[in-house]
Amino acid sequence: MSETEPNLQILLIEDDEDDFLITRDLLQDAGRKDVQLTWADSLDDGLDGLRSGSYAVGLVDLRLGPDSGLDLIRQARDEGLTTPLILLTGQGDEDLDNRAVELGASDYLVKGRLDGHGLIRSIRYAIDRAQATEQLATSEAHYRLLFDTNPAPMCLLDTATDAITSMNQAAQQLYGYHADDLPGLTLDTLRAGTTGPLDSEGVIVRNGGRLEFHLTRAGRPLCMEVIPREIAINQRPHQLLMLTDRTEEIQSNRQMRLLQRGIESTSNGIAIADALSPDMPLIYVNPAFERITGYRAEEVLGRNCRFLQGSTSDAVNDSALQEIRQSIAEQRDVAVVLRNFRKDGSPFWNDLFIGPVRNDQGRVTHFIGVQNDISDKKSAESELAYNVSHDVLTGLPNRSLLEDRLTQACQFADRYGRQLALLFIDLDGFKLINDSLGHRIGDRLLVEVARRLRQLVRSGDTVARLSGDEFIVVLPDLAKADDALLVVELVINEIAAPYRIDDRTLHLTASVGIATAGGHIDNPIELLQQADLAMYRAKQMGRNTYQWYSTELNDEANKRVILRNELQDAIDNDQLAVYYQPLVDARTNVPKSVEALIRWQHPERGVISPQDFIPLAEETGQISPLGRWVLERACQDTIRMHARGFRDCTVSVNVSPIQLRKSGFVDEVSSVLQASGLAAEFLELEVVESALLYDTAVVVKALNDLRELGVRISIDDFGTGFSSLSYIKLLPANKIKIDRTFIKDVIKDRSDAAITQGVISMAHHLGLEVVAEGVETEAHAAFLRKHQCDLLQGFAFARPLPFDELIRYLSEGRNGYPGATTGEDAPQPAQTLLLLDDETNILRALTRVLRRDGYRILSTTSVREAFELLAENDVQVIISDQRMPEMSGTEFLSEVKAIYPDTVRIVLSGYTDLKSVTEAINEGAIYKFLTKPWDDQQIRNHVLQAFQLHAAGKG
Ligand SMILES: Nc1nc2c(ncn2[C@@H]2O[C@@H]3COP(=O)(O)O[C@H]4[C@@H](O)[C@H](n5cnc6c(=O)[nH]c(N)nc65)O[C@@H]4COP(=O)(O)O[C@H]3[C@H]2O)c(=O)[nH]1
Repeated sequence: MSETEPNLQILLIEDDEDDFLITRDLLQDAGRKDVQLTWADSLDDGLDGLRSGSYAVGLVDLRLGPDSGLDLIRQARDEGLTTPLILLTGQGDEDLDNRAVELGASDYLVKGRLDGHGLIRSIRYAIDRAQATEQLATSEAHYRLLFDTNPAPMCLLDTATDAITSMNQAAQQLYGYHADDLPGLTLDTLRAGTTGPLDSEGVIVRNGGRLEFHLTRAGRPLCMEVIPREIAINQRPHQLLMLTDRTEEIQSNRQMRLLQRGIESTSNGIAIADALSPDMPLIYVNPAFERITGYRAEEVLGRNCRFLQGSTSDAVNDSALQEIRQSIAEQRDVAVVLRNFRKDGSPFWNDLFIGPVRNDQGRVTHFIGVQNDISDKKSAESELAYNVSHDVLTGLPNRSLLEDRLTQACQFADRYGRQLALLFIDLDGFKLINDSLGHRIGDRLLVEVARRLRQLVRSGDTVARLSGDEFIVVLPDLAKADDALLVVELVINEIAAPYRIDDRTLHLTASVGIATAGGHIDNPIELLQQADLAMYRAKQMGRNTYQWYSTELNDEANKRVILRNELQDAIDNDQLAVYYQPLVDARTNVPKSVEALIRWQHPERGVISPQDFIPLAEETGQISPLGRWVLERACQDTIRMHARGFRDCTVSVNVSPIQLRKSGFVDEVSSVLQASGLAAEFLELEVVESALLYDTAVVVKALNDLRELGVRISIDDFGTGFSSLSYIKLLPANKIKIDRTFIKDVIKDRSDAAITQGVISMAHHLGLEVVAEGVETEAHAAFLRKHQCDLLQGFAFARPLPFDELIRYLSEGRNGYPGATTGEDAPQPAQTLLLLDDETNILRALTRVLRRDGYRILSTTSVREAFELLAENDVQVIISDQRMPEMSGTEFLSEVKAIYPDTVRIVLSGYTDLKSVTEAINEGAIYKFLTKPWDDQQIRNHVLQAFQLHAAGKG
């Protein structure tokens, strides 16, 4: 021990003073002057001394009076007094040694064997050991503290036994175990029998760690990250297990992954935008978004999603976008349907929900958009809605939408003081095309008509298709009603332009009815009815034209409605009668047959023409009972007629196309014939050629069946239909009736004359008889006779007569019929000259000069009469004045040339109009042009030459 060492305080606890002195001497002998020995002679004093903490070491005698030094050692240790204590005894005893050390003594010395140096060394060792022990204890306490109070759960595992030897407080708290539970606790207890690591579920496990499934004492499942560290304690291998509870993380990861899988597999497009970055870029889009929009995620992430909006704007989209902007600004949910565009530019209907996503502080950090492509649904919906309001074929508004538009148009016109016009357009001849060429062609025509009409009108106007071939145009914004005409004319012209369908060129025309309105209109639909009436009138006026609506038209329509009702009464109340008009043999004027014509004796309005009520009866279907009634009556009357002696006379009855098309008509005719007893050969049915226009096959079959029955068929009104020549081939007819419209001017109109002659010639070639109806004058009859017409019908012979009058007429005729003088055998002078001049003195002078040469001279001052004379006589040479009030001589002779090409024609003119003369000559209309005043001899020579020319066949 050196001089510099601190003073060594030793407490000797000894009940014997001698031993104290001995011990002091021993210490002095060892030369330690720095040692200070203090004596305590009892257990209590000794403990007090130790408690004072002033001593580096305590020497404790085994015997302390009544107490034992061992008790003191125990008590000191129990009190936590750490001063090293050395037990002093009188004798060596191994058991006592052990007990003392067990109790916490540092050493054991036997009093009699001690020397100073040995004592000092022992004291030194004791002090050093105590210090080391204290240091160790301190260090262990520190580590224990670190272990125990560490917030990270940990436990110590004896690797050999798997026993958990320590568990810190955090672990105890987590697992619900207490230090007392440790004995017997193993890692398997914590694992609750499960083995193997857990799926990491996206959680990143620290290096050297693993995830295990554990259970708390109460059975709560835990996902623990376990990181073992190999250590040795007292040379025994141990593992320090560092435990981290990752249950929540795994659960939330699991939830997140589930959510993500859900988001990725949903058919709804999902996009998430970052609300905190400028311009809110997209930070996530799911695969459905990519599928719907056609954009890949990498193309859109980082962009604002307005790229879906396209460049066009429309009202629906604009209001949806406005709603979105507003809800984003107000940070609230919004659901809209808007039109977006895919990457390829195609539009789709997006049923879009946008909702804000808030963080824990309630701040909006993201917006999530859920989109649903509802294009299919939308298009099905809109198709449905569209089909409800539009005509499927043409895409035009249908009647119901038209009515809406019309109402709006009326309001518009009323509000802005404009005129409104409604055009009712009906296609002429469409049915014919549709029936003959098929619906497919018909449909294409309608589509084309719709297209043309749409092109004609302005954006505020409406074009609609009402039904079949009826179209409507509404013009709501006209300055004056007449402006409608501009459109009407365009419509008529456009529709009349040829249609090219496949390799056919087709033609259509339109009849247009116009109704207009200004000011307030109570019932806009009335306009439609008015325009319809006007259109009907346009049709009557010959089609391809237009007609304005007027109140007269309305009156007429009302009249038609009344008439329709009255017609029923007429059928029921026997107001109908059948009249008969004879048809005479053209050569003999002998009646060959009669035509049955219905008459309506109206109690107030007198006789009503069939032309006024037959079409009505056809419209209403009343034609069937009416037709049957006429047929029955005609057959019965013919039997009666035969009974009166007119046995050869046949009867012809008009049959409406509607009757013909009805199934059972042939049977009806057959049963009527049977009931009346009239042989079929005496019945002729008159069929208008237009009967063949629709349902041609049905009609032709009915006619053939009628022919089979023995009934004769006559084609009525021939020439007025559409394509007479092609139909005539189909018709199993016996007879053709030339319509009276051709006969009316047949003697003076070159076209009518040509048609009449053509029809006669054609009919004869086909082996058919020809009747001309509407023969009103002898000139008509003569002309027709001259051109070999077989039968004549008309006022020139007889008007339609009631049965009794007919019988009278027929009876009178037995003694010679009127007009029968010009039979085939009547002598005709060889040379007949016709003179035409509006001055009678010229006629007289000429007659005087030319009579000398023996000609039969016919003269007249009127062109009309000249035509009649030409029709009634065989004229070879004609001399006509040039200047006449009705027409010029060259015009007259041009007509004559067309009708009577064999004649030789001379103009005798007081003046020379070079142009008309050269024209007439060039056309070959005149043979000579002579001037007034004439030289008698010269004119006689010219006329002579003209007759010679005719005789030579060069007229
Ligand atoms: N201007 C003029 N007219 C003449 C002359 N001779 C005869 N007529 C008229 O010409 C029409 C001839 O009949 P339609 O062409 O078959 O034309 C008939 C026929 O199509 C139809 N009709 C008449 N009776 C019946 C019937 O019982 N059934 C059917 N379905 N239609 C009938 O009504 C049309 C008109 O009959 P109606 O008024 O009786 O008129 C008759 C007749 O009175 C003449 O020299 N000059």
